[in-house]
Amino acid sequence: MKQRNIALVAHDNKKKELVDWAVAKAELMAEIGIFATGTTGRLIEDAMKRPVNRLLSGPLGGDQQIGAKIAEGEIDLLIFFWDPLEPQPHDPDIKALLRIAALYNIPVACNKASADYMIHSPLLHGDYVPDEPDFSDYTLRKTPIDK
Ligand SMILES: O=C(CO)COP(=O)(O)O
Repeated sequence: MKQRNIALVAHDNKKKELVDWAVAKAELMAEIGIFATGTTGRLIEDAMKRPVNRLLSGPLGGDQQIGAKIAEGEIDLLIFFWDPLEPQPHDPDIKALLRIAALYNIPVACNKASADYMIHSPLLHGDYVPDEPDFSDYTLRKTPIDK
């Protein structure tokens, strides 16, 4: 079975909630690779005592790196505890990450309840593979330069 990977990301006011959640669900994630933005990843690694693929910090491009991994087919689930009460300097990157997850048909959990549903899902632990989106209309579309 293909290696499953999840991405864990949290804004500062949500980091404790995500770290506590990840520790509580450690067993369910034992066989699953973890990617994370820089600061979230450091906290998760320390708390879970397991390796995490740490990318750049969110405001420095980490959200975009996670988005790129989604586009490359490396991420099966995005758990992103974004802060609904505080604007972020990199709001456009956050919107871009959520957009790319929607585009590539990746499940996204934005809070503990949805993360609980998804981490317990037999879809994540079995050999279910979601449909890959079909972009052929886009790659083959006619542009004004075509005759
Ligand atoms: O800002 C983030 C997500 O938008 C998270 O970045 P850090 O994990 O580096 O704090």
